[in-house]
Parts: sequence; C-alpha cells; structure tokens
Amino acid sequence: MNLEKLEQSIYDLVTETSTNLPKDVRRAIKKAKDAENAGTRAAMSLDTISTNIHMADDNISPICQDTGLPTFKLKTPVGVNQIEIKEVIKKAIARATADAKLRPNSVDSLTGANSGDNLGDGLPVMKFEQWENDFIEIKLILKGGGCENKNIQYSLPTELEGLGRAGRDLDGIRKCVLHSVFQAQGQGCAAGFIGVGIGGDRSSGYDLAKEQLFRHVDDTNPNPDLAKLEDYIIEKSNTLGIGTMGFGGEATLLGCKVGVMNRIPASFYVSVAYNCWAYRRMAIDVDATTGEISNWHYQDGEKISFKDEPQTEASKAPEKKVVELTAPISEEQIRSLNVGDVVKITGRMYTGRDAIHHHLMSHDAPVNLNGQIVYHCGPVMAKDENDNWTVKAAGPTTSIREEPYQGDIMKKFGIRAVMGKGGMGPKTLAALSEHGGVYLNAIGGAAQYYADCIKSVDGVDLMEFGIPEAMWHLSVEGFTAVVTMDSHGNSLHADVQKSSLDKLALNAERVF
Ligand SMILES: O=C(O)C[C@H](O)C(=O)O
Ligand code: SF4
Repeated sequence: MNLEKLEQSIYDLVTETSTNLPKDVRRAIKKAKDAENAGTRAAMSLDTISTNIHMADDNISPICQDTGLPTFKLKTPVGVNQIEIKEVIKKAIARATADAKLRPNSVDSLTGANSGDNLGDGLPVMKFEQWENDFIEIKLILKGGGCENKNIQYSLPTELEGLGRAGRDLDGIRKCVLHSVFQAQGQGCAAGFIGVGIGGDRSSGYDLAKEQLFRHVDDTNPNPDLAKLEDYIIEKSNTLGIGTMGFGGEATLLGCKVGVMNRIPASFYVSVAYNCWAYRRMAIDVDATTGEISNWHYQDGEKISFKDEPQTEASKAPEKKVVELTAPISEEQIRSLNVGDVVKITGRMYTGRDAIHHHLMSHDAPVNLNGQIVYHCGPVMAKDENDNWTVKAAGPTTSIREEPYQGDIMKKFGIRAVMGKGGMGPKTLAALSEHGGVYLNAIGGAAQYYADCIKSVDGVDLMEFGIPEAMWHLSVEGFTAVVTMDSHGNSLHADVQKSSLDKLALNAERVF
C-alpha cells in the first residue's frame, strides 16, 4: 500500500472531522434553531452555534477547541498490515496537531505533562476489525471531554431521582435513558445526541453506546421496540426544558440511537454516551492499494451552510439589558448585574482551567487578578510567521470541575467574574454573594466565534501545564456572555435543574 497517500487520506479525514460538521448533524441543529422561540437565550445561543459552524468550515479550523480523544475504528481486508496503518495514523495525528487542526490533548495522567502531539500511551484510540471487502473503512469520532464526562452507566434494577424504580425491562431502560438526559443538564453542551448500549458488561456496554454515535441522525432503528424507544426519548427529552446550554428552551436532545447486546444473568447495564451538539464524526473508504479516499460517508441530503442565516430576533433585541464590561471591575459594578443580563466584555481576560485552579490554591498568581475576569478555557494556539501566539479556537470549558476551588480562589485573589459554561454549584454561588462576583456563561463549542473576539495574545504564564492549561493573557472585543449566577443568590442553573426535575417526574408512570 502507498503509505504516504494513506497518511494524507487520514490527515484529510482528521481535518474534515474537526472543522466541518456532518450534514445530518447540521440539519438537526437547523431544525432545533427553527423550533426555538425568537427572543430567548436558547435562540441566541443557537444563532452563535450556527455562525460558529460556518466559521469553522470557512477557516478550516476546529469547530470546538476541545478536539477530544481521537478514536478510530477501522475495517481492513484480510492480509492488510494493521501495524503499518497504526504508525501512519500516529503520523497523521501529529501533523494535524502541529497544523492546529487538533488541540494537543494528550496528557500524562500522573504527571500532567502534555505530550504536545496528541500521542502517548493509549492515544489515539485505534480499533481494528477484519472484513471480506477489498477496501479499508476508517471511521473517526472526536468526542470532547465535557460531554464524555456526562456519560452515565446504570446497573438495573435501580432507583432514579424523579422517576422511581427502574426494573429489568424496556420500561426500566426507558427511565434510565430519560434520566441520562436530565443528569447531563447543559453541561455536555446541549442540545446533544446520545448513543445507548443495552446489555454487555461495563466496558462493552459503553463501546456499544459509542458505536451508536456512528449511526446517521435520520436513520430508523430496524428493531421496532428500539425505534419506538428512540422516538419516545427524543420527544420526552424535549419537554424537560433544559434547552441549549442549559438555558431553558425547546431543544434539549437532537438524536437518540439505541443498540442492544446480550448480557450475563447477574448484570444488566444501560450505558449512555452523551455527545455535545459539536458532534464530530466522519468516515472514509480507502483503496487498499493506492491509499486514496474512494468515498466519504455522511454525504446524503442537503448541506446547511449557516452562511447568511437570518439571525433570530434574539440577537437583535435580547430579552435583557446588555452591559459593557471591562476589567478591572468594581464590586459595585458586579453587584449591579443580575441573572439574565447579557455582558459584552472588552479588554483583558485571563484563561484558567483545571491545572491553574489547583495550582492557585497553594501558590501566588503570576499576575494581579484583582477585579479581573477568569475565563475557563483551554484554547487551540499556533505561532504566526513572526513567532507570536495566535488563537485558533477558544470556547469555554465546563466550569463545574472548578467547584471545589472557585469560591476560595475568587476571594483569595479578588477575581470579580468567572466565565465558562454549564454553570457552577452552591459553594460558588455562596462565594459570589459573599465576595461580590458573577458567573458568566459563554456558548460551549463556539470556539471560532470567540476566537474572533480575541484581538491579541498579550502574554502567557504557567506554560509548564501545556497549551490548554496555561494562563493566557487575552485582549478581547465585544466578547458576549450571559450572567447565569449573580451576587444576589440567583442561579439560572439551579432553577433549570429544579424545573426540569419536576418535568422529569411527570414520566414516572409505566409507558412500555
Ligand atoms: O476541554 C475543553 O476545552 C472543553 C471540554 O470539552 C468541556 O466541554 O468541558
Ligand atoms: S466544549 Fe462543548 S462542544 Fe466542545 S467538546 Fe466540550 S462538550 Fe463538546
């Protein structure tokens, strides 16, 4: 086989997957956008998301900065050398990372060291099967960490919040799957897609769930019971009112695919793989002799470009006031903000995520953070021809991971605003009241949209934590976010959690 050509084919697959959302996913997002009521936060978020999808395609840059844990599934003709293909995949991944099509995402679990090229023990994930065809099929999914963290596995029978007992039957499965959507709230960048695996053991159950994510959004399950379950889950999930980014709204779930396999008598697992709206999976067929791509999958139907999409009324006339914000921010200014206000930030912000929050608990900050804005973000960065850093993708990361630290760090350093996505919990909410702070929610996955608001990179600290985890000093213009937790004890996230639990509980009666 021509291995150079094969490397190029895999490089193209990686780039396409990271930058160009598949047609079926685009159509699902468009449908959600059309169904949303104009003037709501959800409609505004879907505007941003669709603009972002178009920008990523146009810039050939990552749709979301978290390009996930690259997972390849290959089927090769008998006799093809799989060891050679593995090496080629690694080369293509390293090159795509150097070209900023992927974020360097491979981290040593014990030392925290980032390998810088997306390689390392166990990465990328490559699963091979043989088949009787004479060509190679290569499927790739780039599933980000925020949605991966919202995967859940149920062991039946079990007791579920809001829904009661889930037994070992189709109705018990129904309850688990519905609950999985509820427990994700907006943290996996709703509106999402789920793959469900019924049966197997803890690992094969999750594999089956993830395999479902390669199905077409608009296919129909050949098993009539599962087809009914899939339709039911989409319909009921969209009555929970969680909505895009957990802001409330009509669209909570855009796709549900269920697979089943046998189990052993003592175990009954329902495994759910949650995928964000930035549902990046693609596949190619490759000629086993030339190494060239002979076919791209997921090409059926219309491609919604989202170019020149009419913006809904929301972005023209947001339902709440728009406040201009520039750091350093005073306590008085912060206390004047309320949940629902839209802020437009201009000036300095600092990125800080997992490693930095952990670090700041026991160290001084490398810069004066008094009155500043900390952005939970791990960007994709590249150096330009003059050796200056430029931002290639920079959406928010899930904030709840910083819950154990956030309040203490805000108080210790005088930080007035933290921005991320998915909201934070009671400990942070209490600290916001006590100290005078706000939580700002940016649109998860909108990495191109936000990168465009970043006008310069003025410095970087703690680079030893690697590119995604370093503290970047950013200068921004018109960076928009919504106040979802304020200094008066209000949290949109707590409200949505509570109201969606009430709605979930309406589905406790047997259906199947
Ligand atoms: O790691 C990131 O940048 C984001 C992550 O995918 C998340 O959703 O929290
Ligand atoms: S930030 Fe959101 S869109 Fe991006 S990978 Fe994480 S969950 Fe997905």
